[in-house]
Amino acid sequence: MKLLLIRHGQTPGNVLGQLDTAHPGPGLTELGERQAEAMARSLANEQISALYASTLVRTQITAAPLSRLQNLEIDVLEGLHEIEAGALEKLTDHESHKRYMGTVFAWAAGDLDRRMPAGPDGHEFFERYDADIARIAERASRDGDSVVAAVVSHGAAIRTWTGLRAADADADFVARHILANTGIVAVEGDPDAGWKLIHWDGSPIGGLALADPTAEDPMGDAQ
Ligand SMILES: O=C(O)[C@H](O)COP(=O)(O)O
Repeated sequence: MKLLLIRHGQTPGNVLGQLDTAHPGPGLTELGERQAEAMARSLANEQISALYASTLVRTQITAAPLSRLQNLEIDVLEGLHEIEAGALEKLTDHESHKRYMGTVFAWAAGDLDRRMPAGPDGHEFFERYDADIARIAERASRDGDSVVAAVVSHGAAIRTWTGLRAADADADFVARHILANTGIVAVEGDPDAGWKLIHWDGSPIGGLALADPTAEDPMGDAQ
């Protein structure tokens, strides 16, 4: 199967560069709404059979235009939400960004014992994210090998999961590759055979007119 891991559209927190991971979280900015519409139009030629979002509302709002265009229900899964920032929540300074990204990229390198300050360790993150990816793959397997599922999730979660789980991507690769709002990472495979990275489009899908170079968003930074 093919998994399209899509980062949600821009939020007010992304503009400010906040580590913003709590529930229910903010909605989208006006640019974020346009990014979501453009994402749906850009995927018009993909035969998507299932659409998933996280429990944070920004992913559900981002998925809405694609849901309308391809007549797909949005299935909200518990484990797809952003990696909790713990004591770094809502902080915007460079040191806090570095601590957050340093922790999640250590997980992508396999150091799952590292803990976010007053937050989860890598085992906890991978347990919940893997469980939902397995659920998505299980449902897809009933529909055949060529199934495409779209998953609207989050910058750190997508980069970290891909860095550890996809062949052809590692911690160094995901640290060097940005994932802007509505950037897409495509992987192919299944939980048993493993996942292969087939495409990394770190810019907003639908064109650079939908990028915001002035936003402080840490996901727009390579390490
Ligand atoms: O790292 C971040 O930018 C915040 O934690 C939130 O990530 P998100 O905007 O992809 O949800």
